[in-house]
Amino acid sequence: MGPHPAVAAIRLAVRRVLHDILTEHTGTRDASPGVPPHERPPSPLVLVACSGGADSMALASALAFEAPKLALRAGGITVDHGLQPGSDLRAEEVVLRLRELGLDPVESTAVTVGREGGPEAAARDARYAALDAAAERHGAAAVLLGHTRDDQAETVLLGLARGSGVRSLSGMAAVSGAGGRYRRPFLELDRQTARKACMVQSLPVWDDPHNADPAYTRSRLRHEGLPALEKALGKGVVEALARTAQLSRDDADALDAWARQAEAAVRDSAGLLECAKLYALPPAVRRRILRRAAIEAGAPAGSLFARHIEEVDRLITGWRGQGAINLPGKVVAQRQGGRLVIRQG
Ligand SMILES: Nc1ncnc2c1ncn2[C@@H]1O[C@H](COP(=O)(O)OP(=O)(O)OP(=O)(O)O)[C@@H](O)[C@H]1O
Repeated sequence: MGPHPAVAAIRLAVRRVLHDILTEHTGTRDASPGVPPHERPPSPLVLVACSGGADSMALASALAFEAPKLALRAGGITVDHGLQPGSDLRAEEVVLRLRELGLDPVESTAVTVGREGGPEAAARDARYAALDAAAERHGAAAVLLGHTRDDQAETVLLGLARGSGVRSLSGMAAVSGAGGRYRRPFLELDRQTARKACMVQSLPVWDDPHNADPAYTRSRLRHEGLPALEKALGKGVVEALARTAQLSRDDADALDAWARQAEAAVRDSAGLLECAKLYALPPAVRRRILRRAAIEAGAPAGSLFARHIEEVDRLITGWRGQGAINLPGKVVAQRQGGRLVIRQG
């Protein structure tokens, strides 16, 4: 008898990603057939980022099962955010569970969570910095994250509510980070399947109280927003939102590529942006060029909002002699003699 369908599903999702990692790794490596086995470089290491929650425990179990079959090494990292009393003990427990699965190396790493951008963003920044450092330290080929289709749906809704365009609707990428380090094998899998896979494998899971805390936007969305949407629109909402993410990502990538090409054509011989040529472009392409120009001039990407770009855009499309526009990072945009000048003032 084969494994339970939920276990089969999580393993298949992980196997696919491991295949990709292996292909990329061996594709760039000299096979060195003449080198004796003990002198060959060790096989690639894949780490799982595990909170001890159902999604990442399921991921860890599937990695532990699939990696040896492909002669890959598999390890695990858990990050102790230090946000609750006893979080260090819990992290040690996760370490034990990962070791029990047969993962090696396994470690817990403690971080200090700052305040910038709110509690969720600060914890995320600290977590990714720790995961990056762990990946570097161990020379890992990839780090697996347990985001599911449900997480993706929530991310799309959060982007929609921000009102900042098709890029923010594109959710999380299956591959991201430096050199494509982060992989999300469960992006097309629902949270219930991951939880079920843990249950049937008798894997203990830890439910983060933050996930149920209504003080957090994502938690409210998970427990109130999405259920209300499902009630109003039907059960397929999560799937449809995840599909929206993929379609939006493709659209956003295409528009970014178009903007990169168009940019060269709208600059004069001195490299300044020509307003008449910008005017002739579709708004989606033009706004991308303006955004890139502002970032290049020193505006921090995270503080540059749609309303800033719209204001700069009005120098092109609604010109009535208005003055300079102040942007984050002390960047100033102004129109001078048919040219748009964006620089740090
Ligand atoms: N403390 C942590 N240590 C290591 N990895 C983490 C930690 N917290 C989150 N992650 C990684 O980020 C992914 C997404 O985490 P997030 O908290 O957004 O989702 P989740 O649905 O609560 O996931 P899980 O059920 O695995 O905790 C996790 O699946 C895991 O891979």
